[in-house]
Amino acid sequence: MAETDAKSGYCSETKIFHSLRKPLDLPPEDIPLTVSSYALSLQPNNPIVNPTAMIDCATKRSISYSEFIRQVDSLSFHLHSVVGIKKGDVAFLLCSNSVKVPIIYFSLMSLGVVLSPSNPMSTEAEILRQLNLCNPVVAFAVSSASAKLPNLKFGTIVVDSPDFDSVLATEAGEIDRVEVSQSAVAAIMYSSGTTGRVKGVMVTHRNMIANTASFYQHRSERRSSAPAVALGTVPYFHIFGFFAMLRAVAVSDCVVVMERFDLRSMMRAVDEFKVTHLTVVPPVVVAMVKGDAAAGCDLSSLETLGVGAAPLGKDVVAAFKTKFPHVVLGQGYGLTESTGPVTRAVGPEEGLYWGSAGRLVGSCEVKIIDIESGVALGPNQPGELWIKGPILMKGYLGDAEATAATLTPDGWLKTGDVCYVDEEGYFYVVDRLKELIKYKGYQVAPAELEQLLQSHPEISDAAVIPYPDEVAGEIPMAFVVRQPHSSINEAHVMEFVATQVSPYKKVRKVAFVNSIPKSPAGKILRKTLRESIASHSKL
Ligand SMILES: CC(C)(COP(=O)(O)OP(=O)(O)OC[C@H]1O[C@@H](n2cnc3c(N)ncnc32)[C@H](O)[C@@H]1OP(=O)(O)O)[C@@H](O)C(=O)NCCC(=O)NCCSC(=O)/C=C/c1ccc(O)cc1
Repeated sequence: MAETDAKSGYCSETKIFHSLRKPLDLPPEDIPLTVSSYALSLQPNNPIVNPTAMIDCATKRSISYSEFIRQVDSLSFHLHSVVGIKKGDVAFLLCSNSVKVPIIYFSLMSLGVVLSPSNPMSTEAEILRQLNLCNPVVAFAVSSASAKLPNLKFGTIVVDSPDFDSVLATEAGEIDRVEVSQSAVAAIMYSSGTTGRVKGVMVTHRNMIANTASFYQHRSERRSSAPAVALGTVPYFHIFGFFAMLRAVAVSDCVVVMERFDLRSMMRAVDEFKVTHLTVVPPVVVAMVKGDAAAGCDLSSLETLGVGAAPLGKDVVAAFKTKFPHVVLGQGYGLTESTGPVTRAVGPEEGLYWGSAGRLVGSCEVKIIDIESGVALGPNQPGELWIKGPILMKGYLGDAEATAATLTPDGWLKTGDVCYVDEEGYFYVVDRLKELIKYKGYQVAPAELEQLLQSHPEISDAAVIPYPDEVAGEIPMAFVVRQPHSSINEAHVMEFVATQVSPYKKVRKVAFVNSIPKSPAGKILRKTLRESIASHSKL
C-alpha cells in the first residue's frame, strides 16, 4: 500500500499530494439538494449566529436572516408562479453588489434555475458573446446596465426599481417545487480559462456544496465570541465574491455590502459595523498599507483578511503585518474552474507562511507536472498544478474542445499555473503558463485585445502582455506595429480599445515596434516580449 508523508501529504509512489485537512463532510451524492438549501441547513449548527443577514454600507439599512429567507421565498414564488421560469432555465445577471443580489442568487438556486452573472460595466459586444453562450430566458439588471440587453423571453427585471421592491415585499404563496439533483448546473460563470476566448464555466450544486463544506469545516476558528461580520469588496459576479457571500450565509455571518469599492468607506465601515472578516484582492491590501485611509478608524474588531485572485508580494504582507499586527492575513488560491479556493491559509499559524497560498482544501488532491517532460514531481519542485476533487467544474458550456484541453479523461484539471508544494504542504504559486493578465484581480485575455488592435486600419500587427504595476498588479501593455505612413500615437491606440471593452480591460501602456516576435507556426511569442520588458526594467 502506497505511503503518504504525513507532513507534506505527498505519496512518492503515486506522485500525488493529498490534502492534510479532514475529508469534507458532504451529503450523499444521490440525494437531490441545491446549494442554497444546503447553506441554509447548516445555520442552526453554528456556534455563533448573527441575526442580521446583511447591511447596505451606504444606506445602513439591514435585513435579518428571517427577512432574507422571506424575501428569497417571495421572489421564488414570483419567478415560478407569476413569470413561469422553470428548473434548468438560465437567468443572466448584470448587477453591481447590493443586498438584493444574494436574494436573487438564493432564489434562483433554490428553484434549480441556472444563474449566469456578468460585470454590469461590460460592453454590448461582450454581453452578446455571453448571451450566445448561456441562452437565457430572463435577465436581472441594474437600471444603468439594462439598456445593453436585448429582448429575452421573460424580459429584464430591473433590480433597482419600485416594481422589484414590491415583488420582494409580497407574501409568498405555496410553490410546487421540483427536485434538483446535486449534479445539476447551478451557475455559469465567465472565465477565459487558459486561452483567449470567453468561456462559460459550468459550476454544479455539488461543486458549491463541497466548497461551502470546506469553509464550514473551519467555522469555529475565531478570535472573539462576538457575532461575525464579513465585508467583501469583491464583486458577486465572479466566483471569489459569490463564494464569500455563500460562505457567510452558511456560517451565519452578517454581510456588509458595498456597491462600489472605496478604501476610505471600507475602513469606516470596518469601524462602524465592527467588521471581523474582510475579503479582498491584492490591490486593496496594497492600498491599505499605503497612505492613511484608516486614520481615525478603530479597526480592532478586524480578525482576518482573506486575500486571493492574484499574487500578493511578500513585502506587502510584511508591511501589512507591521501596520495591522492584530489581523491574520490568509492568502488563498483558486479558479473559477475550481468553484473558488483550492488552497488557503486557515488560522494564525498558517498565516505565518508569507508568500504561500496556504494548504490544500479537504478531499482534494494535486499533482505538480514537469512542464517539459510531463512527469509528476515531488515537494519543492515547481511545475504545472493539476487538481482533482469535488470542487471541479463540469466543463465549459458548449465548448468540448476547451473542456478536453483543460480536464483530463481521468478527472484532473490543468490549471495553467506553475506552483510548488513545500515539505509541510504549503503551496507557492510562482508563474503562469496561461496567457492571461490580472488587472486588479480581473482576468484580461491578451488575444481578445490583440484581435481588436489588429482590426484597426492603421495597425498591421499587435501583441498584448502583462506589464507589472504596483497598484493593479499587472496592466495590459500593447506592442503595436503601425501600417506604413501611419502616425497613430499611444493615446489614439488606448482610446480605440477603451471604447470597445470593459474598463478593466483597457490597454494602459503602448510601445511601437517594427515587428512582433512569432514562432515558425505564426504564434505570438508573448514570453519573449515579457522577458524583454523584464530585462529592460532591470537596466
Ligand atoms: C476593489 C477593486 C480591487 C478596485 O476597484 P476599483 O478601483 O474601484 O475599480 P474596478 O476594478 O471595479 O473597475 C475597473 C475600472 O472601471 C471603472 N469603473 C468601475 N465601475 C465604474 C462605474 N460604475 N462607472 C465608471 N467607471 C467605473 C473604475 O474606475 C476602474 O477604472 P480604472 O481606475 O481606470 O482602473 C476591484 O478591482 C475588484 O473588486 N477586483 C476584484 C476582481 C475579482 O473579484 N476577481 C476574482 C475573479 S475569480 C478568482 O480569480 C477567484 C480566485 C479565488 C482565490 C482564492 C480563493 O480563496 C477563492 C477564489
